[in-house]
Amino acid sequence: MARISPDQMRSWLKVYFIAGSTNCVQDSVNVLEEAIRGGITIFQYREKGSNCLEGEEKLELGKRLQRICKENGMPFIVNDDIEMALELDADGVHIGQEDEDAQEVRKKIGDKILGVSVHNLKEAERAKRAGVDYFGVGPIFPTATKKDTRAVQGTAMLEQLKDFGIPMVGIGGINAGNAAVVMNAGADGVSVITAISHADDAREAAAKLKGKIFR
Ligand SMILES: Cc1ncsc1CCOP(=O)(O)O
Ligand SMILES: C=C1C=NC(C(F)(F)F)=NC1=N
Repeated sequence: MARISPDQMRSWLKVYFIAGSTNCVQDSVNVLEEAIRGGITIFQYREKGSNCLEGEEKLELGKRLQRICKENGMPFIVNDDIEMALELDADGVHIGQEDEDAQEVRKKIGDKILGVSVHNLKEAERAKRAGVDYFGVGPIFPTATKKDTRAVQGTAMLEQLKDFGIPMVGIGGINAGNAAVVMNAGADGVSVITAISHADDAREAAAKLKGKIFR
């Protein structure tokens, strides 16, 4: 398997749903199924926060969510947990700046998709040298989902990175009402947790977001 092309990565990044058991009011498996019907293009399993699953339970939920992605031809990305990503043979991983160094992770995962959270040009340069497939840029807007985010940065970082030539997705407080702002700043897509996972109708929420993505 070769590395994913930037164009293929950009098309996957359009509507990037991220969730774990702690983000979903209903069962995360059902939420994912509905979100896929609504038109998300890629999914990240992010099992974090207080009372998140661990060990076997975390792995089992990962397997269930991965199966749904596989059935729908959708990339399944694992957040942070490289070992679990390899055990599941996930399509890729997403790491933050506090996680293992991107260079090391690239060695471990081979040609799988590697996403890195970047907050400034220095982090972006470093990630680019490590062979990253996409940047996660944010938090664009205030968010209650992740307690320890860096400062809310608006679209400034997206504007600075749009000429980097690396596919990138905005994240943080994004919804159908502000997704166009993120796209206009140069993002290849939007990444959301709450906008879909807390929606009464996840399918409709995903569809509304999809309608705002014009690339
Ligand atoms: C994981 C993460 N990283 C930066 S903001 C954020 C949380 C995004 O969640 P929401 O879409 O609910 O604002
Ligand atoms: C902290 C994160 C920042 N960005 C992303 C993504 F949207 F995938 F790029 N995922 C994360 N878990």
